[in-house]
Amino acid sequence: MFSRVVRPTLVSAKNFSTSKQNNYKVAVCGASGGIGQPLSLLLKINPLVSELSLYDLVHTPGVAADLSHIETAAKVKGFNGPENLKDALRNADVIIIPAGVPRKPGMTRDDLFNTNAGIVKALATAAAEVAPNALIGIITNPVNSAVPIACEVLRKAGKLNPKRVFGISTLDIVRANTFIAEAKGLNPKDVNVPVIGGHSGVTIIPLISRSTPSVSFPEDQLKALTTRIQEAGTEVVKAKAGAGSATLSMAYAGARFANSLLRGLKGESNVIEPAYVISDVTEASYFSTPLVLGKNGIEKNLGLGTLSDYEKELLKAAIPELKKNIDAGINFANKS
Ligand SMILES: NC(=O)c1ccc[n+]([C@@H]2O[C@H](COP(=O)([O-])OP(=O)(O)OC[C@H]3O[C@@H](n4cnc5c(N)ncnc54)[C@H](O)[C@@H]3O)[C@@H](O)[C@H]2O)c1
Ligand SMILES: O=C(O)C[C@H](O)C(=O)O
Repeated sequence: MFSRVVRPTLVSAKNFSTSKQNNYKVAVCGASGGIGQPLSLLLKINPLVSELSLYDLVHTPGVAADLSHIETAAKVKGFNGPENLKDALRNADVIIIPAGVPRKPGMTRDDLFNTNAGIVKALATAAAEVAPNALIGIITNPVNSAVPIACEVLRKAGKLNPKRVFGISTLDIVRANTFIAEAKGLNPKDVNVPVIGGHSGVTIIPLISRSTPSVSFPEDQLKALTTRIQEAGTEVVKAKAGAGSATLSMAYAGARFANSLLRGLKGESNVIEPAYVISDVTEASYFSTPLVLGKNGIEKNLGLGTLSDYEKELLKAAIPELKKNIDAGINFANKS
């Protein structure tokens, strides 16, 4: 027997409500992309979404027309090009950002910084002006630097609420659940592995010692599984052989995280998701740990919890890399 952790769901049960508000405006920036399109599809079938605002530089009229024929209540609108960005984001409750270039084989996520940093900065600048109360979820890589960029932009505009900006690291948890389930012959839906830290290489820290159900592995298998979880993005980049990085699994993870934000906004209790946020849990000023989500975004940071000796070593290796990534983001936002 093992204690059951409630898996965050992809879409919400229709009738749940403790809030006066039942429906929310969700904006997707980068909605025409490899992640943006399937993510927007999953948001279109979420009953908590009443308005789905699709922003991209290209193709949003077509994506919006296509999705608008689906027999769910969410009203879909497409917004093409920077001149329409503010209209896309205005008064959004939740903004999800998968805008920007993906990796090709041989690249690190940091190699995307030069292109994607400016994109995140422009989107955060518009959000600060027209949707200052939105919950913002950032998918764009490098996440470890992109979240500090967005937060600095909001801070400079006087609009930063540290409880409302999230780097979406959910895919690392989704992968950890899948790989641990495979290794133990379990149904993945019954497995929950917390993953903390950041979202790249050694900054991804799977807490296999805290998996539910409880599992154990010989040291070499534990190390191999940890490395596989840390390098799973690269596994997909290599398999796609130049055609991009994870899109479908990321759309699933992004939809799950967006749904958790919406469930929190509605006042549902016990909504817990790890995400990469402003943090004082470690020496790194941004860090992902399990969070209780609620009406104001983060209700409570649940912190590190107990780590095994092996996980303490992983944490030690992650911190210098995270600090470097965070500094790069903060410096970019403040000098440009
Ligand atoms: N956080 C994660 O776990 C995770 C997982 C997978 C991918 N990613 C990242 O997500 C990003 C998107 O990946 P993808 O595969 O969807 O890429 P993609 O190239 O298929 O799509 C990106 C979309 O962003 C749009 N875009 C570019 N500049 C824009 C701007 N200024 N404003 C609005 N939209 C803009 C493009 O037109 C395109 O439609 C990449 O940076 C990738 O590394 C993160
Ligand atoms: O690996 C990538 O570049 C995309 C993403 O961060 C992932 O983990 O799949």
